[in-house]
Amino acid sequence: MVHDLELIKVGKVYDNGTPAVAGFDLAVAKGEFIAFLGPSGCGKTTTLRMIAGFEAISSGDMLIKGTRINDVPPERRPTSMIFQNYALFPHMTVRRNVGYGLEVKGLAKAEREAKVDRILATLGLEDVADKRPDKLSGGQRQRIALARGLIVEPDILLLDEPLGALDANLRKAIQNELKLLQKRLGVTFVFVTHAQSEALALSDRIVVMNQGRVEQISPPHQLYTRPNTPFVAQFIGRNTILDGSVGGVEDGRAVVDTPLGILRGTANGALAEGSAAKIVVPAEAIEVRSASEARATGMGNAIAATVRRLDVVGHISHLSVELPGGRAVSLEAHVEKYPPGLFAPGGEVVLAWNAAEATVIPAA
Ligand SMILES: Nc1ncnc2c1ncn2[C@@H]1O[C@H](COP(=O)(O)OP(=O)(O)OP(=O)(O)O)[C@@H](O)[C@H]1O
Repeated sequence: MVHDLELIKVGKVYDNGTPAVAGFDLAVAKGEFIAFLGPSGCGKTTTLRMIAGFEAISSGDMLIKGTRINDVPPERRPTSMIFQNYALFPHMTVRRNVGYGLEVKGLAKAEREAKVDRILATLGLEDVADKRPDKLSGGQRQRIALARGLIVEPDILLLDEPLGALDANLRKAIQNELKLLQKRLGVTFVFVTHAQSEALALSDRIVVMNQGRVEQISPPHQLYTRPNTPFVAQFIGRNTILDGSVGGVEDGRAVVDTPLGILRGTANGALAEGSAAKIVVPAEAIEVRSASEARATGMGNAIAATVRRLDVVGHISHLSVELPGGRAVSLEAHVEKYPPGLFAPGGEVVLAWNAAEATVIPAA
């Protein structure tokens, strides 16, 4: 299968010696929505700019539809890029902004106008076609930028934090629009964000980056439930991560010997007996029981904890407990599950989970 986009061991060292990206491997199928997610400075934008051709790659190969593009200039790549600030021309009408790329390409006026009309209709911008972007809302400006990127019919649309300038409510609405539009058009999207919820909501697959390296490439649900590395476990979701050593692995289940007892989870990665490991327990997987109930049922995979606080906000109870050694664990559930008065501060409880829902990974 020929991929729309392939990065093979792509690396970037800036002229001043800053290493920004190393050994980046990725293969993107046509029509996929890919997000680059990671903390500030991890190399997301650099990678996007290398795909666009604005930044030369220092090592490795980049292919679009099977053709090596390392030395192809940006204007000859089948890509469009949308910037966080949209980079719209304030003195031009929406129509002219959107058609500008075709004007530069020298397309005849009639053909250009027809394409502009079509894309304005696709994005619901007909009514503002003759206005100037600075007279429009953030959401409308965002759509103009999208129209301008899509009108040149790129194979791959590159989006650098495209929703970053919008307020939270609008962001949510535009997220949905963007996802629907992308699926309808079938264009491959590569999207940079440092907002976890955005990446989880939009993408077919997420590339988690850390210090210039790829930590994990997975569909959102898998990334959330089966982290491959300690960084991902800590960066995605709300996990309690406990250190220990591998006691053994059987049928995909790992036993971990921790200072808090013997704990079990689903094995993920090379876990040699006796090697250092981490058991990652998502907040959603944790059941809180009273200490006596846990003793009575002989529950396995459980750790003792002390209640610190229980706060009820609307329908949600926020329970804060402390593990032996002082580590805090925050849990949330519907108020029916943790009703006020059930867990008094200072009370002894037990945190338990199904081994299937916890993940055991190598410590490094
Ligand atoms: N033009 C440049 N010259 C030198 N170093 C640069 C340049 N641009 C970025 N860097 C460095 O490269 C590394 C990766 O930066 P990059 O902007 O790709 O990260 P990012 O993940 O997109 O961060 P952010 O979320 O803050 O935009 C950082 O250490 C950054 O300081």
